[in-house]
Amino acid sequence: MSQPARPYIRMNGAGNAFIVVQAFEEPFHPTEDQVRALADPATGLGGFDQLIGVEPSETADAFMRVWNADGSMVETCGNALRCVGWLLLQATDKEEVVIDTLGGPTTARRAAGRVGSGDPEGSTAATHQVTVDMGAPRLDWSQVPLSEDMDTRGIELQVGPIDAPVLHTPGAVSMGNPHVVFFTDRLDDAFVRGSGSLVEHHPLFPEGVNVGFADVLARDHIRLRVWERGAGLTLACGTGACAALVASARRGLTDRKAAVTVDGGELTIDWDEASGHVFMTGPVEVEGTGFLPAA
Ligand SMILES: N[C@@H](CCC[C@H](N)C(=O)O)C(=O)O
Repeated sequence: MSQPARPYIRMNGAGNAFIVVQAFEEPFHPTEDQVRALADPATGLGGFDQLIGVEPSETADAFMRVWNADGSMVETCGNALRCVGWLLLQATDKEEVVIDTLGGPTTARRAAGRVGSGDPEGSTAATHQVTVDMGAPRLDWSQVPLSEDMDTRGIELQVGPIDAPVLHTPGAVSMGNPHVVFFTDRLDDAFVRGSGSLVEHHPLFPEGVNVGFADVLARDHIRLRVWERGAGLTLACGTGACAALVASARRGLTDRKAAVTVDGGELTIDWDEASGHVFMTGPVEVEGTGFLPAA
């Protein structure tokens, strides 16, 4: 690796694991191979779902760059926006911070309440709640993007035998990054891993896709697992939770606000009628700090 060792913060958002690198003064541009090497638990970082660079921005408080564990640079990450939002809010006296991404600008603010105070012995981190305005979902097929014109409320895609598919007609949504959401009560590991990895690279999605498996438990409650593009099955996916709520509400399965239970916790997603924006509230944890291994 050509860059000198530099400090990082290890954080998670509802269990979605991040290494966050401050790049305000010193640029941070790891190659795909370098990101993959850092993501390997053998490097000592303990593995991560996404590597996050926090860069200066002329139009916002910061620009957040996102790499998946497979080295791909992608548009955005909902759970990381809460984490970076928390860091910026702590570092300033602002009530709200603007974070730009390749997927568009967002704003973050502290949410009421603090979940858990952390272990006084220091073995568990304190958890804070942050709300991010994720902007309006992009619902046209060309915005997801899909490779052909389809109604994104339910696209022509199925998994399994043609006359008895095990999954079919997912909703498609861009939250700055591409998502499909299948409605199903099959959420076991093998099923999610097997069908998620199959759909992630389907030719309908020229840029790949994050694959959600949503079990609608009530009009205000969704159980969700997400096979993330470039990262696999994670404990939480913030943009995936937003996409699941939007896809469910568009199908009339839920109201516009719901709790989304993910493996690592709970997110509240509110698709505001007046603004058309999606607001995501959920936990942020700072786990520790360290130095990236030197080249
Ligand atoms: N963990 C994320 C999404 C990260 C990027 C995603 N895997 C992609 O490739 O688009 C989240 O919390 O939104």
